[in-house]
Amino acid sequence: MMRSKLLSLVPCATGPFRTMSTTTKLTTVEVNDKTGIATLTMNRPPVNGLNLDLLRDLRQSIAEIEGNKSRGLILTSSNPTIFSAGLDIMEMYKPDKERVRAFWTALQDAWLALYGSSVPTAAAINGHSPAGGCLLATSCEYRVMLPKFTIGLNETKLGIVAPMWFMSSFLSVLPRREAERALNQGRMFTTDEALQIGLVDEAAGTKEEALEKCAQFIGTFAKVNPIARALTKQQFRAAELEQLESERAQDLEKFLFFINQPAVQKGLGIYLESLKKKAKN
Ligand SMILES: CCCC/C=C\CC(=O)SCCNC(=O)CCNC(=O)[C@H](O)C(C)(C)COP(=O)(O)OP(=O)(O)OC[C@H]1O[C@@H](n2cnc3c(N)ncnc32)[C@H](O)[C@@H]1OP(=O)(O)O
Repeated sequence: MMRSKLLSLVPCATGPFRTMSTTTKLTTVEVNDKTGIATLTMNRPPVNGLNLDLLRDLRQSIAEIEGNKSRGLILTSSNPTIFSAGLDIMEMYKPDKERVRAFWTALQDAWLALYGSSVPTAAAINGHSPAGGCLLATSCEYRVMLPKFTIGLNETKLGIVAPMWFMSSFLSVLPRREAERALNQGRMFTTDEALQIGLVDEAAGTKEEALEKCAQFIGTFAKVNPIARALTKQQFRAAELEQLESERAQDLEKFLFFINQPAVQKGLGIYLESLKKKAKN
């Protein structure tokens, strides 16, 4: 994919920083050359639904951030009210056989890249973050969320089942008892509830403040040996990463079998219809 590179001067909370910016259609990477922190922005209207292209873009951008020796990665959204609506249901509803395989493989790749990223990661959750959106946020090491939005793994409410690696991300943030109950209930948490339970680390009044708090978190590693930090993170996350790496073919087949069940297709169709009806009203 062609990428346009540009150098621009952008205003920032503490002064004008020269920022290296890389844009694709669906994601933007901006590296602040004073802090060395990269902001990865999802930009797929209307709701940052995670389709094949956005997932591939995300993975490519994460690789680029690791390659350009950024000091950290902040994941956010260009949409003022939606971080990500999760997986694009259109990829799973009456799916094309080849595309749906590529889609799930791209999701596995994006998760492996983000959860296993060697750089410190933080999510500035500037909007609703259901299901796959919550997966991305909980794959990061730190979360700052704006008020009056919701976050959670609501899969059971859609009649679908989150795979084990979705649960792993959730479990890396919440105690098992809380995680199990929330997943079984398909519970969406408000910002206040998420803060209380520890699903997010901080709340912020504005997106700028959220980005600043994420940058401060990444700054806490400034005096830590980067190799020791990266290897420590890797060891903490190795079991979950290795599990998906070693079982990704079975995971794909399991997903395909499940998603092609008539009852699951029917449920997705009804859910999509309800979303469309709601959007019209
Ligand atoms: C075995 C499988 C395991 C799979 C694991 C994970 C599954 C997932 O991630 S499934 C996705 C779960 N996501 C959701 O349940 C969120 C659904 N969306 C919403 O709740 C709201 O859209 C949201 C709060 C995000 C935003 O609300 P609004 O700002 O009011 O927007 P609209 O609801 O009006 O939506 C605009 C437009 O987008 C379409 N839409 C929304 N979400 C999705 C989605 N996830 N996939 C596909 N399309 C989506 C919605 O239908 C509207 O479409 P139009 O009517 O054509 O404008």
